[in-house]
Order: sequence, then C-alpha cells, then structure tokens
Amino acid sequence: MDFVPLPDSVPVAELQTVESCGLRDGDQGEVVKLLAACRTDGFFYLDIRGMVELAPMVDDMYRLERKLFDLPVDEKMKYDIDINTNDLSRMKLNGYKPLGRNFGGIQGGRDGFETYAIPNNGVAGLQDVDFRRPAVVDEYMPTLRQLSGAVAEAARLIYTSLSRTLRLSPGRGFEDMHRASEPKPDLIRLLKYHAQPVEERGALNTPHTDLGSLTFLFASQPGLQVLQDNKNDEWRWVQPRPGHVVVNLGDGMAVLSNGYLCSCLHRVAPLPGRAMPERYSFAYLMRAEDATVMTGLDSTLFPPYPAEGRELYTSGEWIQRKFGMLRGNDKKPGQDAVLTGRTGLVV
Ligand SMILES: O=C(O)CCC(=O)C(=O)O
Ligand SMILES: [Fe+2]
Repeated sequence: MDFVPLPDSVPVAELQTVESCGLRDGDQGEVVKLLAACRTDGFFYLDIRGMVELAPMVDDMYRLERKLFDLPVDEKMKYDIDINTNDLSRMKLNGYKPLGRNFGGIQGGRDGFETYAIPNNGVAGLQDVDFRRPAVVDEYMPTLRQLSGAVAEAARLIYTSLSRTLRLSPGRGFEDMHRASEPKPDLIRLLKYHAQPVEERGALNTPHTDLGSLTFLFASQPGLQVLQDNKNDEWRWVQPRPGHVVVNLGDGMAVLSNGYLCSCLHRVAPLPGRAMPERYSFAYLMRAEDATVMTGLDSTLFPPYPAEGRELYTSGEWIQRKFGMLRGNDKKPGQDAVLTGRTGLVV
C-alpha cells in the first residue's frame, strides 16, 4: 500500500526517530534519544532499514488483511474473540472482533473497526494455544513468522538498551521478562477501520493506552493521533513514514518502571474536514511473560512503588482485567483509569 502523507494544515506529533542499527552498535546518541522518547513521549519512530527489508513483508500483511476481512461475516464470527467472556479464566485474547463491539467515539458510543488478533505463541510454535483460524492465515504463515522474528529482534535492542541505561540488575532487565524463546501473550492485531461520511466526526478507535509493554504499529495511512501530556493537551497526528515502525510504550512499561517511563494516549480519527476512508493497519503487541509480577524493577532511578491501596498482579491477571473492561457494556466508575492509564479522564 502506498504511503499517504498528512495534509500540511494539521498539527503533527514531533516524535524522535531511533535507529535500530545504532542501538545494536551501542551508539550513545541513539541510546540517549531512546530513553528521552520513552520518558517524555511514550511514542517514537524506529528506523529498521538495514535490519529488515520492510516493504515486501508489510505489503504481504496488507494482502492478508484484505483477504481476511473480505470473508463473509458468518465465516469471521466462527473465530469470535468473546466466546468465553463470561468465564474470566477461559477468556480468549485472540480471534475476531466485529465492528462496534468496543467502546468508541462513533454513533451509540461504539468503535468503528474490525480486528482479528493472532496469537504469536501459535505463530512461533511456543505454546499449544486455541488458534482456530480461516485458511487464509495459513497461507501467510511465513510472513507472520517473519514479522514475529523482526519484532523480537527490534524489541530486544530496545529492552537491552533501556535496561543498561537504567542500570537494572543483570537477569532482571526488561529483556528477561520478554524472552523470544518463551511463551507470552503477544498478539499480531490486524485492523480494518470502516469508512465514515464527512458529517460523522467521531474517533473510530477510542482514546486509550496500550496494555502491554511495547506496540509495533504499521500504518501507511493517516488516522493515528497522540495526546502528549507535555505538549499542551492537543491531539497531534502521526505522520506515516516508509521504512519506519511506530513504536509505543504500553502501560506495562510504566508499571515496570513505577512511572519513570510513560505510556501515551492515542486514538484513530478522521482528518479535519475529510471523510474517514477505509483504513488498514496492523500492530504487534508485546506483553510480559505471564508470571511477571507487575511492579517496578530494581533501579535507583525509579520512584518508589506507591504501595498504598494497590494490589499486585501478575502480567497474565492484569491483561485479563484490562481486556475485560474494554469489552464490558456498562462503564463502571474507575474504568476509565484502566482504559487510559489516567484517572479523571473521561473518554
Ligand atoms: O490503527 C492504528 O493506527 C492504531 C491501533 C491501536 O492503537 C491499537 O491497536 O492499539
Ligand atoms: Fe493502541
């Protein structure tokens, strides 16, 4: 898919660009930029040219998305993600979510996108998971494995660089709870946003922070906006850039650093004065291994853990909690904080 640039008239998010080859080579400039981006913006571009040839893989992923979302709804509903929602212990994290099932900013307070989430444990053969899927997914398995491998490599560079700069204890760094060889609840999320007429202006993907550790987002079309706490509370647009992946920190990284690193609110919305076109994107959501206790790691730079009134969760429990709230039909007090990582923000 061709890259569609933002129009000149919209406010653009000024995000740092971190070079993956620089991180690999221990280039101090890149190491410092990465830490700054993770402390202030929670979003950055990762330039991965020189590590992987992105374009053919990305094009294949878009082909998979089109073929999958073009299937009849009845066929897609066979993989319904919410089949077991009434039983938390059996709740599925992967599968198909039809249009309008989540909270969102369009009519009736619903979302404007379909998703199909693929478990990386199934793709990478790490764990025997319930991974029933339409045949088209198998056709693209080599591409999915390539994506999984490229993201694992890029993530390792980010985690080890941060662990070293933050002087985390050996064996207790971010990379030690996100091992590529171990099962973890990572997802490859395919997204299709539906077109909206120009009169309908709502956010198709509601403001949220991601629940995991790192998200690697691939989108050639505009639509993504970020709300950076340090930049005047204004929604700014993220410019799609070839050869670059948009990486954002989820609440997991904020929790594992007692708030030293930050996640950032984002959403997907139509450009000012324009109709929302059909939009495809995909994301690799990386999460901590299930047994990880979600509290700050050992660094003298991190603020102390604010223990009062807080329960300790493992990564597995915490993911189910946030996911369950996104799905609920009745918003309950305190829920916004779980969705957005912020208190007092009404979405
Ligand atoms: O489609 C996008 O650009 C954003 C998707 C997103 O925020 C998510 O999947 O968590
Ligand atoms: Fe997100």
